[in-house]
Order: sequence, then C-alpha cells, then structure tokens
Amino acid sequence: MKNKKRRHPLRQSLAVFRYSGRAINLVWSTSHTMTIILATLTLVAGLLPAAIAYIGKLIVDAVVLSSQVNAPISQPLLYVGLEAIAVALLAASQRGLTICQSLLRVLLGQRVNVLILEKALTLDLAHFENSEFYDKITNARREASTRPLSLVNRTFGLVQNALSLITYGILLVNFSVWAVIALILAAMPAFIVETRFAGEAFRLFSWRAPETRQQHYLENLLAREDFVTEVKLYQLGEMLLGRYRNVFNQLYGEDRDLTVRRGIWSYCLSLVSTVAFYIAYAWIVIEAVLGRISLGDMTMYLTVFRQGQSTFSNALTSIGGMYEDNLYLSNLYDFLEEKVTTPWGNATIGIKPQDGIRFENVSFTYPGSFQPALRNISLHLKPGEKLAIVGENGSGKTTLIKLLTRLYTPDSGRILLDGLDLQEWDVDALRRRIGVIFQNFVRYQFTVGENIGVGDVENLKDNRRWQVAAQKGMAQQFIENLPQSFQTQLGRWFKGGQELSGGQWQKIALARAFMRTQADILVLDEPTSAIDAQAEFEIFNHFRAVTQNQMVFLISHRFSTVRMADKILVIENGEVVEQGTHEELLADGGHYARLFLLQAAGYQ
Ligand SMILES: Nc1ncnc2c1ncn2[C@@H]1O[C@H](COP(=O)(O)OP(=O)(O)OP(=O)(O)O)[C@@H](O)[C@H]1O
Repeated sequence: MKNKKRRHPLRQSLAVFRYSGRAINLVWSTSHTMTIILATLTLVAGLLPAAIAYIGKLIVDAVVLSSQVNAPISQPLLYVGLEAIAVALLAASQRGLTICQSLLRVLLGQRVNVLILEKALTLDLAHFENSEFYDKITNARREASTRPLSLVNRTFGLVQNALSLITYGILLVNFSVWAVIALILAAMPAFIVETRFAGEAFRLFSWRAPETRQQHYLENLLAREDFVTEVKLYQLGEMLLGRYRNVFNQLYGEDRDLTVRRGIWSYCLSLVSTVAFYIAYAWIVIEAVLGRISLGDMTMYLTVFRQGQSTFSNALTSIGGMYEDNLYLSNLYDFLEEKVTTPWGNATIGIKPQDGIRFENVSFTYPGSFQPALRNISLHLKPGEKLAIVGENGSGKTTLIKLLTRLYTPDSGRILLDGLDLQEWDVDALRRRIGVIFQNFVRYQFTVGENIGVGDVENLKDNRRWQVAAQKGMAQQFIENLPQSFQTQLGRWFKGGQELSGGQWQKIALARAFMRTQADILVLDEPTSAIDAQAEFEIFNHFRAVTQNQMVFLISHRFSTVRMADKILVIENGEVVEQGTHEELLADGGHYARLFLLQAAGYQ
C-alpha cells in the first residue's frame, strides 16, 4: 500500500504530459497557417541569437586585427552591418511571434469554448444537478480557453530556447565541455523546484473548485438584476459580501503561501546558477588575460554565457509552466471526455398509434437520493385526453413530467408512447411531439416574438405563428400594447429591454408551448399560477378547443383549473392515491374531495 502511494504521484506527473500533443493538435486544427508561421518564426528566433554572438566575436577580432596590422576598416564595418541585419531580423521574428500568438489566442479561446458548449449540449440533466460535475465544468471553462495556447507558446518557446542553447553549446564546447556541463547542472535544481510547485498549484486549484464556485455564486447574487430586489429588501448585502470576503481571504491565504514559498525557493536555487556563471566568467577572463583565447572569443563567450544562462532558466521555467498547463488541460479533457449515455432509440412512429401514453409501474429515485420520488405509478392517457395531476409540494408531480419528457429514465417500470417504450424512441422525434412549460421556464432576453418562437425553433421567426400561439396563450392583448409589439426586446440585459410582470411572462411561456403545433402532447406544470383569475378563466374556457387533438398533462394547485380535466391523478409521497374524474373523486370523498372543498370554502 505504501509503495503504491509512493509511485502514484510520479505516474500522475508523467501522465499529465500526454495532453501536450493534444494541445498542439488543437492549435493545428484551429489554424494550419498560423501554426506554420509560428513554427517558422520560432526557428528563426531560436537560431539568430547565437549567430549574433558569433558576429560579435568576428567584429572584435576584426577590430583587433585592423588596429594591429593596419588592415582595412571595411571588414569590421561589414560585420557591424551584418549584425545590424541579424538584430533587425530577430526583432522582426519576435514581433511576428507576438502577433501570431495574439491572433491564435482569440481563435483558440473561441474554439475551446465552442467545444465546451457543444459538449454541454450532449449532457444529461443529471450532470448539471451534480455538484462535482459542476466543478468540472467550472474548471474547464475558467482556465482552459487560455491554457492550450499557453501550452503551445511554451512548447514553441522551449524549442526556440533549445535551438539557441544547442547553438550556444556548439560555440562554447570549443572553450570547454566542462563549462557546458556546469551550466546545465547549475540550472537543474530550479527546474525540479519549478515542476514541484506547478503540481502543488494545480492541486490547490482542483481542490478549491467548490469555493471558487461559491464565490461566483455570491458575486451573482450581489450583482444580478434577478436577485437584487430580494437582496435589498431582506438587507442581505452585508452578509453576502462578508461571505464573499471570507471565501476570498481563505483562497488568498493559500495563494499567498504558495507564491511566497515558490518565490523564495526559486530565488535560492537561481543563486546556484549565478555562482556557476560567475566562476565561468572568471575562468574566461583568466584565459583571455593569459592570451589563450582572443579578445573576440572572450566577448563571444561572455555573451554566450550570459545569454545561455538566462535562456536555460527560461527553458526550465517553460517546462515548469508546461507541466502546469498540462495539468489544467487534463481538467478540460476530463470534462470533454465525460461519459454521456448515447440514446439508442431510433423509432419515429409507434406500433399502436392510437394508444397514447401509458405508465406501467414506474418508480424513480433521483441520483444521490435515498427516498424514491415516484413509486409504482401506472396510468393511461388516450390521444386527446386531458390529465390533471394534483398533490402536495414535493409529492412527485414534476418528477413524473421529467420522466415523461425523458429528462430522466425510470429505475423500474416502463413509459410507453403509442405502444413503444420511450427509450426506443428517437429523442428528437419524441421531443418534437411534446410542448412543455415548466414552473421555472426560461425568460429569454430576446424579443417577444422570439420568446414565443423558441417553442418551435424551425419556425423561430414566423410572425404569423407567433400571433396564433399568443392568442392561444392569452398573450396577444398585452403584447399589442408593448412599444414595438412582437419586436419588443424583453428583459433588462440589453439596450431598450422591457421587463414584464410575472403573469405576463407566464402568458408568453404558455404561448411558447402552443407554438409547437406539431406536438400532440402538451405538458403544463403550473402554467397559470401567476395569471389573474379573469385571464385564467378565459384560457381554460377555450382550452379544450385549442388543445382538441392534444393529450394534456396539467399540474396545478388550482382546482378550478383541475376540474376541467378528463382524468385527475392524486399523488402523495410519490404514489398514486386516487384516480378518476372530478365528479368521481368528489363522490369518493377522499383526499381530493377534502382539498377541493377546502379551496372552495376559501372563495366563499
Ligand atoms: N433534482 C432533484 N434531485 C434530487 N431530488 C429531487 C430533485 N428534484 C426533486 N427532488 C425531490 O423529489 C421529490 C419530488 O419532487 P417534485 O419536484 O417532483 O415535486 P412536486 O410534486 O412537483 O412539488 P411542487 O408542487 O412543489 O412543485 C421531492 O422530495 C424533492 O425533494
């Protein structure tokens, strides 16, 4: 066990390097041209410094020669010109690299974000309700759009440094192989420390994802318009800000410790290479004084030594950084490779088209929950029939709808549509048949028309359909009174946006469900809870006419609405306790009758 523990970190550190290749691939597939330019410029920028150092030696030697033997001055001047050209080229290649990197950063950021969002589209609802998974997506989104480029930059930077070092090495080997070895050894400790701290920084980053998420959440609570009213009226501001500060202080404390330790260690170890450098410096000076090397050689070696040392430590920092980028990238790929259950069904029509919907002994427990949310639910709804589901808060009504819409899969039992298990249906074909409004429907910051149009994305912009749907949802009248009617921008996020009342939003959501004219299953989860009594009365007065051919699943706490259904299902603690028509259930004098009379009494 002990052994296993000891091996584990090493294996882990090596494993993270596998992402380098993938990051480079990502950049390559983002832009071939840009990657090629980047590589070429890296090559040029890597080779030129040694060439410049060598030209420097030629200049000094030529100057010494000219002054001693009265040789023509044109030779050293020629070298000066050559060096000027080389320096100009180096500057050009470095500038080119910066331009390339800036452009790639934008392209790559977009590419990775699109990858993340595409992946998010394939995930199940359960993924989003799982906090660990949420950490993964937060981590992936927060850093990963900048990390692939950083990794590639560092890789290319490393190649550039390596090229410079090799060429410096070639120049320096003439002086002494030992000097080269000393240079390498002296910079080694810095590398080891760099990698160690990079690993630690990553672990810190992974561990504290929940805190970071909490901080983002608090930020949202404090700064988003949806929350501001309640935060102000309950005077939550100070308390929330206090929590925000606490999380920050805790994170900052960890950051500060790591940064300080990293800084101190790096400084101490860089002293080792500085000492090595100055010993070599002295050695070169002695050799020059003793006349064993020319003045030109001395100038070149000193340049090579000075630049070689900083290039080497740059290279090591790049490796340390690459290690860190790799670790961060492993997060991205963790997320992108998250397993999704690919739906296998492909049926687009049922085997008994007139059978409607059946629940057969359906039970379901939410992942991570101990109590079943639904137990042995059985029901049958024929085409065109309307079913109302009644029950206390938390009794399982919405869960039943989530199973029907295939957001979740039953643990046991079956749900059949037209005689076929929902699992056998092609998800798109199935969802095309369902129009739904959930309690927490989305208030899109789009125009009114688009807010309705999203109910049928193929006809998103169809003005005529908007009008029909709005009429069915009783939204027509207030929409016509808006400044730009269906073209009015909704919400406060964008310029000129108009905010609606809760009931008006609900009418929009209702219209959205009616937009789905192809759908023969309409699911309404408390569709009129915020709508005034008069409008509700009118909606349900023509409800039968507008949903004539549709099966309706209606969840409501208002019995005036519920009573219009053909069948009523009463659920308690996830189980069906009563089932029948309004009249039957009243006659039974059970739970439904009691609740109905209670509500009726309230209106008297
Ligand atoms: N995503 C979830 N994960 C775990 N448990 C959940 C989840 N959603 C609901 N539950 C639990 O399942 C049970 C049924 O919830 P459900 O939302 O179906 O109730 P409901 O009848 O629609 O209630 P309400 O009338 O308040 O809307 C509740 O005990 C609830 O705590």
